Amino acid sequence: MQENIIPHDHAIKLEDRVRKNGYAPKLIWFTGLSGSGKSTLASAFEVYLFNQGYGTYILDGDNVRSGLNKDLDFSDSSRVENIRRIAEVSKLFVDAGVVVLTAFISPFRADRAQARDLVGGENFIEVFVDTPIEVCEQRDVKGLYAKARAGKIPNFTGIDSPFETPEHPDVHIRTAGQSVEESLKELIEQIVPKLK
Ligand SMILES: Nc1ncnc2c1ncn2[C@@H]1O[C@H](COP(=O)(O)OS(=O)(=O)O)[C@@H](OP(=O)(O)O)[C@H]1O
Ligand SMILES: Nc1ncnc2c1ncn2[C@@H]1O[C@H](COP(=O)(O)OP(=O)(O)O)[C@@H](O)[C@H]1O
Repeated sequence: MQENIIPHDHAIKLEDRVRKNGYAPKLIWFTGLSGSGKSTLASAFEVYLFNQGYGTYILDGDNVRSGLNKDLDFSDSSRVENIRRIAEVSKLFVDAGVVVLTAFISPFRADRAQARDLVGGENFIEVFVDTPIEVCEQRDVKGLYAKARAGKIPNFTGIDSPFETPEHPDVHIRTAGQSVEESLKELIEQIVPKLK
């Protein structure tokens, strides 16, 4: 705790929000290479949850790296800070009773573990969007792999910057050879029971 910072004990607690909403907020943390399917699956899953009546919010590169984190680049230290801030923001959303879906590469195990610790293990669901780099590169949704191979993007994850594979993800989605609908079905089956 920082010196002279004394948090106020507000009257409405998380348990009050849970009772009112009728579901448990969670942080659903998608991790995987660029092009693995994080945004596609987080978005499809959010639509499903939203239509089922859950309060949801997605944090992803576009809405975070262009605003809150626009001072950060793709050096290791910036990626660490990126994930630290996202975990802190997610914690606030979870405390507000929202089901949060994050879609960041989040390449380092220690940072994902820190996010888990911050919101509490019971509130954190790590989803490994497991797609071989060859498949991501073939998809090349944004043309970034071609640029990285051409030496135009330094420190590109999977090429000259590491991705530390999750060892014990809560949910493991293998997207190669699987349709978005099939992957979504797996997410629904494995995660929705945890929100009850
Ligand atoms: N050097 C480098 N390495 C990886 N990715 C890069 C890089 N430069 C730009 N991009 C684009 O930024 C998106 C990844 O941002 P993240 O905030 O998710 O990255 S990280 O978690 O901090 O590692 C990533 O988006 P996704 O494709 O959605 O993963 C890329 O579009
Ligand atoms: N089973 C699947 N799950 C998710 N995406 C898939 C799947 N099969 C093919 N794709 C395609 O792969 C691409 C993934 O891109 P995107 O969601 O932007 O990845 P990321 O957010 O991880 O960078 C999309 O074009 C999507 O349609």
